[in-house]
Order: sequence, then C-alpha cells, then structure tokens
Amino acid sequence: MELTNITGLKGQVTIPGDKSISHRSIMLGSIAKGITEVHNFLEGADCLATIECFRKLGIEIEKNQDTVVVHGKGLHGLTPPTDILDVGNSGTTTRLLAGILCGQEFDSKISGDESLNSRPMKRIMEPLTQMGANISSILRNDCAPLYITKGKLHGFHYDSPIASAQVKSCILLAGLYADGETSVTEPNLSRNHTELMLKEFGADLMSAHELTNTRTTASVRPCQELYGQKITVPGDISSAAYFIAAGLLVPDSEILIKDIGINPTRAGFLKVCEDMGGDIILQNEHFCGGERVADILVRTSNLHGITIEGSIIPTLIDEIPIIAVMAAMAEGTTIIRDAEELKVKETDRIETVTDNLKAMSCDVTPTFDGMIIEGGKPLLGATIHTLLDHRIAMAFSIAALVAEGTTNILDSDCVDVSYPSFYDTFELLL
Ligand SMILES: O=C(O)C1=C[C@@H](OP(=O)(O)O)[C@@H](O)[C@H](O)C1
Ligand SMILES: C=C(OP(=O)(O)O)C(=O)O
Repeated sequence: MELTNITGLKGQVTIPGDKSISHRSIMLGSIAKGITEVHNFLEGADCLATIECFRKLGIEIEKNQDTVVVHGKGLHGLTPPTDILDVGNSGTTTRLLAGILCGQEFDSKISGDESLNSRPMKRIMEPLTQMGANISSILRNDCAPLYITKGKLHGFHYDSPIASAQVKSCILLAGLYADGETSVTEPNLSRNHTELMLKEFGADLMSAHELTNTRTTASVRPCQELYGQKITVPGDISSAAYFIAAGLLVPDSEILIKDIGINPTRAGFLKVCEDMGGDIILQNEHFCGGERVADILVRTSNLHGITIEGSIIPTLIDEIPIIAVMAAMAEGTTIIRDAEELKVKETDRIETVTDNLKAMSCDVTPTFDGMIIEGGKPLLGATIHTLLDHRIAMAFSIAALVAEGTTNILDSDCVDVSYPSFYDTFELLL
C-alpha cells in the first residue's frame, strides 16, 4: 500500500466492534445455556478464528452481516474436536480457549501461525498445571502447538507476575470448572472485559473494584450454568486510536468517532492524548452491557512529549505503536517504559516500531522495556516492514499521512487481523 501526506480529514466514522469483547462473546456464548446474540461483532481474522474453533467444538454459530448467533450448549456441552483447533494469529483465542479446554473431559490440540506459535505459553501452562490441568507444549518449547488432556481442576489463587488480561482470563475461565474459588491477582489492573461479561452471563464473580483487599484481584466461584445473553459490542478503542491520532496529527482535521468503548481498564490511550496536549472531547457517554461507551470528537492539535510508565501501560499496550508515531510528531522527548510485554506480541513491537521510525528519519532509541523518542523533526516517507503485524501496518499508515514523500507499507493486508475495513474508513474522511 502506497500512501502520501494529506490535510483536512473531516467527518464522522464508526469503527468495527471491539476485538477483545467479540472473542469473549463467542467463548462465553458457547459455554452458556441458550442463545447468545452478538451485535456489531468484529469480523476480523482473529475473531473469525475463535468462531471456527468453537464450531469444531460442536457449537452451532450463525453469522449474518454484523450479527452472530451462538447456540450455546451449557458449561459441559462442548464436544471433542475432530481436528486441531487453528487459532491463526490470535494470542487471545489461544490463551482463553486453553483455559476453557483444561476443564473438559476430552483431549484437544491448539496451534496457530508462525508468529502465534512463537509466543510464550508458559505464562498460562504454569498456573493451569498448578490448578490440576494437563497441558503441554508439543514441541517442548513452551509455545503452541499445545496439547490438553483431561485433568481435575481445583480452586486456586494465582499471583500473576504480569498484568495480562489473557493470563487472568485464562485462569478465571478454567476456574468455572474448578471445585472451589479461583482468584488471580495481577501487579496492575489489565482490561476487565472477561469479568464484566462473566457477570452478565450469571457467573459468581467478584472483580477488582469490588474486592476491598486489593484493587487488582478478580475471583470466580464454580456455578451450575451460565445463561445466553444479548450483547452489543462497542467500537474498538484500539482501532479508533488510529483515527484519533490521524485527527490530532493531520493539519486542519476534525473527526467524530461514534460509539467507542472507553472502559477505564482499556482506554489509557485517551489520557495519553490529553496529556500530550490533544484536543479530545468525549460526548454522549453511556453504558452498554456493563461497558462504558462514548463518542469521541478530535481536532488537530500541537502535541508535546511525555513519559508513559507504570500502571497505565496495560490499559494502552496495543496502542503503543500509534503512540510512538504521535510522539515522533510531538515537540520534545517521549519516554515509554515498563512495556516489556511489547516484545511478545505479534512481533517484538519495541523492535518493529523503532526500526520503522528510524527508517522514517525519527530520532528514536529502543530500551529493554520501551523506547525514547525525540519528536518534532519531520518524518520522511520510507518502506515500512510490518512483518505481518496489523498494529504496525495501521500505526505507520498514519505516520505516512504526515510524512514528506511517499511511504510504502509492505504486507498492508495484515490489517485484516483486527480491522479488515481500515483503509475504507479513511476514504470516508477525505
Ligand atoms: O485479553 C485480551 O483481549 C487482550 C489482552 C492483551 O494481551 P495480554 O493479556 O497478553 O497483555 C492485548 O495485547 C491483546 O490484544 C488482547
Ligand atoms: C496483541 C494483540 O492480539 P493477540 O494477543 O490476541 O494476538 C493485538 O491485537 O495487538
């Protein structure tokens, strides 16, 4: 995809459904009793992989336009898959599905693409094994393919060394099949979509803000059944982030982005935009199925560098590539630290972000847990090596809109993983 700089992005856009919530709607819908109707489901490759996995586990899932109907068969209604479960590029599918499969009576195997099969799975294998699960890495390298056989899960408390919603959710979902209470404490609060949705489905769950002892513990008790729900998935803040950044950076722009999920455990990006001096206004705030939603009005702004560290990091982890692009255009220095998790995403995002920013003539230094960006110098068009990482493709497409000359985004089709219509949305604003 070749892109050049532009001015004056104007108009109103809606953004496809949230990826994290779409995954969870299929998973919980499948193990709940009765029908779950999901509106504004994200038809990205990752979420479609989740649908295919649950179909292989015997669940009927109908898909028409943006509505998905899941015919849930109850907590113990999944049936043995006849084939390996292919999770494609999706870490979320892998780790949450593994939690559910550890509670089943049958054997299963999970595998994905080359990037997925190189991502760390010890982070779930270790606590699941402590719970009594039988889960192993087939190649004995602590990565997928994973092999799961019947175990006997017992209630368990896990002190997670990392703030990861995938680890937390995996343990809580396994906890639905345990013989007692299961709880997870994380060093900082990660996105709590699993906790919110489990509650909607009738689980006996206490989430972080309700427990007085610590803000970062969630616990679940076994229950008889979950019950199918009607879910409207809010627009994905991680996808909206590219258009918010475009609105802030592209001269003479004003964009209204409708119905975006702004769950505080997820929307750290909005605070960063404000702290950098961005002109952002939230309108029409309301709740939808336990999730906070708003319209976001953004106008071109002069940004300045800031330091981003500590407990905000898990609330914006997927937005760091686009934050880095904003930092390159902002006056002064931006420091990002405590973000070592970036190394184990679809690519090592410390490396892919800093390599590509350097290619665009930005003064950036990678560090062991983040990066230091000296902003304010013009970016120059370049060839961007996405390494098939969707977030890199989208973040550098925005950089291309404000860079001098032409930028060539290699393998730009990888946006299909989380936002197949990404380039079409742009057309609406030109
Ligand atoms: O739970 C989720 O839906 C996700 C959690 C995050 O991963 P970690 O839990 O590994 O940090 C995030 O990076 C990923 O895109 C989606
Ligand atoms: C890291 C991501 O997703 P996952 O871990 O589900 O592959 C992402 O979407 O940026």
